[in-house]
Parts: sequence; C-alpha cells; structure tokens
Amino acid sequence: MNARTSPDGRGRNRGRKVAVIGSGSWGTTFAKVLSDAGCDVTVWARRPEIASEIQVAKRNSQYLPGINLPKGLQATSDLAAAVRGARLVFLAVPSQTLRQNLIDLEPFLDHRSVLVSLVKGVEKSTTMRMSEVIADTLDVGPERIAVVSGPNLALEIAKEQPTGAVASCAELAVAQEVATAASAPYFRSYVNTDVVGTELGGVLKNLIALAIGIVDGVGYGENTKAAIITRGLAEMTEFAVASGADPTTMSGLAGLGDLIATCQSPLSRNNTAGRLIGQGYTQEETREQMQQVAEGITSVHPVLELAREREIVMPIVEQVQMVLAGTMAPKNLGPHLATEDAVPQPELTLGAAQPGRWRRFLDLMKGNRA
Ligand SMILES: NC(=O)C1=CN([C@@H]2O[C@H](COP(=O)(O)OP(=O)(O)OC[C@H]3O[C@@H](n4cnc5c(N)ncnc54)[C@H](O)[C@@H]3O)[C@@H](O)[C@H]2O)C=CC1
Ligand SMILES: O=C(CO)COP(=O)(O)O
Repeated sequence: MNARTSPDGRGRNRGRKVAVIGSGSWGTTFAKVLSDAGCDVTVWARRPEIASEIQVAKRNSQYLPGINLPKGLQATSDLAAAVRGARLVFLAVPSQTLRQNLIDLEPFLDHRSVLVSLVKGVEKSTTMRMSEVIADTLDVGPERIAVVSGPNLALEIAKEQPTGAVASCAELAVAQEVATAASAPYFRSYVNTDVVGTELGGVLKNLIALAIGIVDGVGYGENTKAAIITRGLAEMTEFAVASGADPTTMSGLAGLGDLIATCQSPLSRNNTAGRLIGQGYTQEETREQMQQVAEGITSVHPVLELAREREIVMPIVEQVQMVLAGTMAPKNLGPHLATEDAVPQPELTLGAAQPGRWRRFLDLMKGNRA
C-alpha cells in the first residue's frame, strides 16, 4: 500500500504544517503522533533546554524517558517560529496557564489557524472549559476551535501501543481535518461535533480517577472501584448533559473510554494522586511527589460550583472534595455513602440521563409530585 492511500493519512498530511504548544508528556507524545501521521510538526517548549534536547537528540528525557522521537520533529522555544505557517495549533499546556499562553501566542497566530485543545481541565478562576477560554481570549469563532480527547495515556502512545480519540469541532469539516492530521498507524481519530461533551469527558473522568485512586490507597478492592466507575459515569453524564452535551458522547472514547483508561492505570497522574491521598499523604505532600500535572485536583472545586448552579447532584465528586479538604476520611469514600437523606435512589444509568431527571425522580420519591 503506498503512502497516498494508506489508512493512517500520511499521504493526505504531506505538507501539512502544524504546531504543538507545550512539551510535557502529552505535548511531546502528540507531536510524535502528528509527525508519524506525516505532518510537518514544530513543538514549542517553554524551557530552551527541552526544545534543544528534542531538536538535537530527538528525546525528551524528563517527560518521556527512553522514547525516541521522529527524526523530522522540530522543536523551538520561540513562539513565533513554532506557529509560523501552521494551520492547526495544538495546545498541550496546563489548564491554569492556557489563558496566558494564548495571550502570548496571539500576535503570531495566522487569522485562519484552528486552535485545538488537548487539555483536560477547567479554569479555576472562571469555571470555563478550555474551548471557552480560547473563545474568551482570542477573536475566533467556533469553526476555529477544536478539541481532541480519548483514552490517551501518554507513555503508552509514545510506545506506539494502539488507541483512539475523538476530534471534535462545531464544524464537522474542521473536525475531519484535525482527525486526518492526528491519524497515525497506532492512533485512530474519530470525529464528532459535540465539543462540550468531548471536552467534559476529559475533565470529569479525572475526578472519578481521583476517587478510584483514593479507595485504592485505602485498600478497597474491585467491587468498590467498579461501583465508583459506574456511578461516576452516571454523574459525568448528568453533568455533561446539563451543560449541553450529547449523552452518547459519554459512552464513547472521550467519556467511558477515557474513564476506563484513567481509572485502571497506574500511569494516570490523577489516579496516582488519589492513591497517595488515600494512603494518608496530604494534598501538599502529594503535589510535591507528583512533579506533573494532575488536572483533577484543580477541577474539583469549579466543577462542583457549576453542578450546584445546574442543580446537579455529584455525590462522588463531593466526597472527593471532602477528602481533599481533609473533612472526610478516605475510607469513608464510596457509593454506599452517596444516598441523599437515606432515600433509596434510582439507578440513573447512561441512557436515562436527562437534565433534571435525578432531581425529578427524588422529588417523586419524596411524594413531591408538583
Ligand atoms: N499526559 C497524558 O497522558 C495526557 C495529558 N493530557 C492533558 O494535557 C495537558 C498537559 O499535560 P501533560 O503534558 O501531561 O503535563 P506534564 O506535567 O507532563 O507537562 C506539563 C508541561 O507544561 C509546562 N508548563 C508549566 N507551566 C507552564 C506555563 N506557565 N506555560 C507553558 N507551559 C507550562 C511544563 O513545562 C511541561 O512541559 C493536561 O491538561 C493533561 O490533562 C491529555 C491527555 C493525555
Ligand atoms: O488523560 C489522560 C489519559 O487519557 C491522562 O490522565 P492523567 O492526567 O491522570 O495522567
């Protein structure tokens, strides 16, 4: 099969110039995916020594030890040089720095370029999702904002272990363009137009992965974890649908797929952070040990703020917040404590999720049929 017809898109990506902003574990891995897909990729690193190591040695020893990066991958610590001529600009920085990174980037952006968020957090000070931060910071419409999300543990993908993701944009043709750029032999990108759902899948699974890590740290077994994953998916779906997402997105790669990967893997930083907390380390000690971004810790508070505004009940996420705040012992986290007013709750499952349904069901059970 020649490159022009190969299913991974190498032929279709010939001459496609793209940039990746951020050279941590995900930025570097995603740059490798794009390069292996045949794109002409430049990755921007904040620290010149990391840019130089990627550019010269084709390595990023701090974030991806032992991984050889593609020969053609370029790196720079000069923002203007990174995005010059790039139609697609992938963003892989921490959620709390994205706004400032975009402000720095703005003078160099082409007015046609598409901003693609790979980030799985919300901005703490505003409760905005990353696509909202992009729209709020730059003068770009929804057709220039995209998201890629899925079960994507960086180190596994850097080792070319196969997986998939969803490329999402309100404009389907743009989602398809992003998916084509991000389709390597070991990485398949699907498309949808549900930016809210795709983005929230990545944010919310981190909170459930924290819960899983906590109970793992306590020493609970598979039943507890399976119950938390299942009830967690119901919470994620309820929240996402109330935020405008399509419920089916939560059963796809960006929802259930990422939830499974993150809750199962010791490679997950959120899972690891939860486990340390479950073992009795404080939040500060956990942060010190991690040395890497665990977005869930920052997202708990803003997500619960939004849940309250939307009248959504998120018992597991609330328990995670209490454990992080030190007001609940890790051993008390579990779905058996999630019963509101001791009223047996309906088992709200994926297909049943609709805004307000949980509340209406509870009202009904309490005899309040108004
Ligand atoms: N690592 C993974 O497996 C995956 C991570 N993600 C998401 O990607 C985003 C980035 O995470 P990772 O690369 O994993 O984190 P990381 O902890 O591996 O790297 C963070 C990177 O951000 C840089 N950074 C720190 N402060 C910065 C600032 N002020 N401006 C610009 N860059 C700054 C660091 O130097 C480093 O390069 C997160 O939202 C994460 O949830 C998404 C999918 C997979
Ligand atoms: O998003 C991820 C996997 O899809 C990575 O999860 P962590 O940020 O918990 O490592």
